[in-house]
Amino acid sequence: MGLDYHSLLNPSQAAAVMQIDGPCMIIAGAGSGKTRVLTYRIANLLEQQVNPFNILALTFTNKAAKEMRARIEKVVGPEAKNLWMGTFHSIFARILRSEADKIGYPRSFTIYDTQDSKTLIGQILKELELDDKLYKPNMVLGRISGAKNKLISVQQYLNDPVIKQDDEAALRPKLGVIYQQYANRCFKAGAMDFDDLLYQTNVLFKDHPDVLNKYQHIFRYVMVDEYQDTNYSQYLIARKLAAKERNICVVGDDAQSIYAFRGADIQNILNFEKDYPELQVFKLEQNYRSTQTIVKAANSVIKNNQAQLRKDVFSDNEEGPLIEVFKASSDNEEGKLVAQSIYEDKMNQHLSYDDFAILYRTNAQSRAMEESLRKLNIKYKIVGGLSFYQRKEIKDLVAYLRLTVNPNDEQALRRVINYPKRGIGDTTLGKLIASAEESNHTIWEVVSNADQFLPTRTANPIVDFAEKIKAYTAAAAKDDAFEAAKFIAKNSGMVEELYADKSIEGLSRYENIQELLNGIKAFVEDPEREEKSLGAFLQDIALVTDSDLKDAQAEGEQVTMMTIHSAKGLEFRNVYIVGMEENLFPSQMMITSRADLEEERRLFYVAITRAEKKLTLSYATSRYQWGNLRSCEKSRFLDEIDPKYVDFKFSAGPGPDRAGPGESPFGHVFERRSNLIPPPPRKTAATKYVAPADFTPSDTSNLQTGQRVEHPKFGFGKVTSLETVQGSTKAIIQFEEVGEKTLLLSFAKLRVH
Ligand SMILES: Nc1ncnc2c1ncn2[C@@H]1O[C@H](COP(=O)(O)OP(=O)(O)OP(=O)(O)O)[C@@H](O)[C@H]1O
Ligand SMILES: [Mg+2]
Repeated sequence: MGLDYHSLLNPSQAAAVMQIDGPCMIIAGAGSGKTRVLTYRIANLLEQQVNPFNILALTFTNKAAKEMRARIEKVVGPEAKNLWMGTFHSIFARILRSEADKIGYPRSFTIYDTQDSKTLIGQILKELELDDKLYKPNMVLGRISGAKNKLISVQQYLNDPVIKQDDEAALRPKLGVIYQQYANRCFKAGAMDFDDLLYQTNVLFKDHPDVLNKYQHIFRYVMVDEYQDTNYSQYLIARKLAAKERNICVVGDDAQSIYAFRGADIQNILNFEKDYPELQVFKLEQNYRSTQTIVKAANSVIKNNQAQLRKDVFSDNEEGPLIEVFKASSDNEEGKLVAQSIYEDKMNQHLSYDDFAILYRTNAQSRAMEESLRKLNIKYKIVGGLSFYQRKEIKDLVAYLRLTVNPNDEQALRRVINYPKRGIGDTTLGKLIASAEESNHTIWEVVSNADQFLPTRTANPIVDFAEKIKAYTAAAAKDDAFEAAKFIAKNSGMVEELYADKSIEGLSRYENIQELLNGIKAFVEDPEREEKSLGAFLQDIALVTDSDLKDAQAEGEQVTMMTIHSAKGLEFRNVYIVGMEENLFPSQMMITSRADLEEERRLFYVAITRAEKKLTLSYATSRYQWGNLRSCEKSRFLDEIDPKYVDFKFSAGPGPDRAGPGESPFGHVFERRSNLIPPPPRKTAATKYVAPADFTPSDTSNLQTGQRVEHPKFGFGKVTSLETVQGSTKAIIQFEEVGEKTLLLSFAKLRVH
């Protein structure tokens, strides 16, 4: 029994692991083994006969806790099951369950999710007759959450002159009253929201010293990973628990603090030093994760921040390849470049798709990436989020589009008949469904004739809804998919509804809608598409949605995609950071103050330092916005990387880089595709296909799957499937040079061989 820690750890790491009693802090750079030290530290405590029930380890995500537990289990065996290990929220929810009665809650208290909280705030606004445009539920919730995370009680909130002044200046003097009502209502309902899990734990420990005392004895050893991202409420909990035994060890990296916008407070690192004068500090300077190039590049970026604790990070690993930068002419081309690069690296270097991650700043960016990966049949998973077409707002808008094309689509109708809210309640909907069944009509037939059998007041909103859908159907008949969808998104009220929500999640939903329209625009502009109607678009994505589901269930290797925020603490062999453009990364909202810009730069530092062997950055010189093509400037962050470590060979080189003049709205940029596209993956011929001068199409009415065909543009290929929908036949053809294409036979000029 006994691990040889000195062979597994460097001397500073080993020292931090062997230190058992007293407070300790490790603030060190990315990849220097902080999480590894925590893991072995716990293993060592267990080997020293510390009871696992006496060890509390707090991680940033549940997944991180699971991984850490699994590693410890490998070393010490099933004992590891008894460790207290998890996020602050999960651990203290568990403790509150057994102590709830002391603070007046039932043990079976409910945990309200954000949606529950927003609904409750909406009700309170109604009762107080307050305008929900001024007091937007998300904003109100953000304010209440901010107060709770600073441990400001309702009474303090109501009595604090500074808060009062702030709220009055913001023309929202009733925020305090709403907070009061909200807290009362939650309490009466026996419910806690997410912030309560921490807030009420603090209340419990403050008002019940005996309870605090009990947990101080249970948690003889307290450890916190990602300490830089704790908020005040979490900081206090950790401090109180450790107050007696003073065995607390925190690890983190100030350069990776990326949750200030959620109340994380870097001050907690500085406070820690004050709280424990006897503190032992360990320095870790060697990065074990990444190549020298990656580590040096990351250092050159973060040094642009003024606010940082000084630390040196170096790597003894191989120097590794330079960081590549892809310049693409559009976001779709960016997706294509990334997907092809992944495909080639996997093939040439015999890697697994598990070795690759694509990181982006905003969720909406996943669409172009997902599409490109799918085209090359590359499986992927989205961590911490849903695949684009599974997101609620996308499903909502798609339901409108489906209803436009087919008003009898019952699922779509149910989904949006009262979204955005238009006063058609569940009872009314129930009646509609019942009468449709009785009279043997479709729900749509009943809906569009609602005035004939419902009282006017109930019928009116339903009739209005039916009129809207009819107008959409008319618009879709005369316009292309993009124009129709844009009209529907606006006219349905969805865009406005989402725009009104200024929370981070609200913004992300709004961006997703915009991105769906961008996708439809690209569909309409695609020269290879013959059919531009809304129906054709829906058919296209119906397949996507289906294959998404299959992907989600697929076992086996997958490329990981996620936002940079979700990537904290993780590592991947090859990493792609996409969308390196001004206003995207750094985000438009984060460039007005130095503090915000520095947080954004820390985010870039986190992203770079996820890569072990190879890092690739990419940007597009144009991107659609609401279907208009906008030129984009490359991110200032690209120029902050020491050029020694960057290979700009694919791009125009450092310096501002605008798309050329005359390239305004709608598509022209596609003509200036850069020649970056790496050679196509399934190439059999060494030279590119050129159609022979005597090319003549064949009659394809008897085309069979498996047949070899030739296309004047795509070259040779094999028919893999044929499908006839509404009289027109679609062929899926696997071309040797350009991969899979779906063609309508009535338009495609094919020569059958
Ligand atoms: N002494 C060591 N010997 C071998 N590998 C090591 C050593 N120290 C760390 N590593 C490895 O280096 C990688 C980075 O370690 P770890 O994830 O613990 O770093 P970290 O400081 O927590 O990084 P981050 O700041 O990104 O959370 C891991 O794969 C880890 O196993
Ligand atoms: Mg870590």
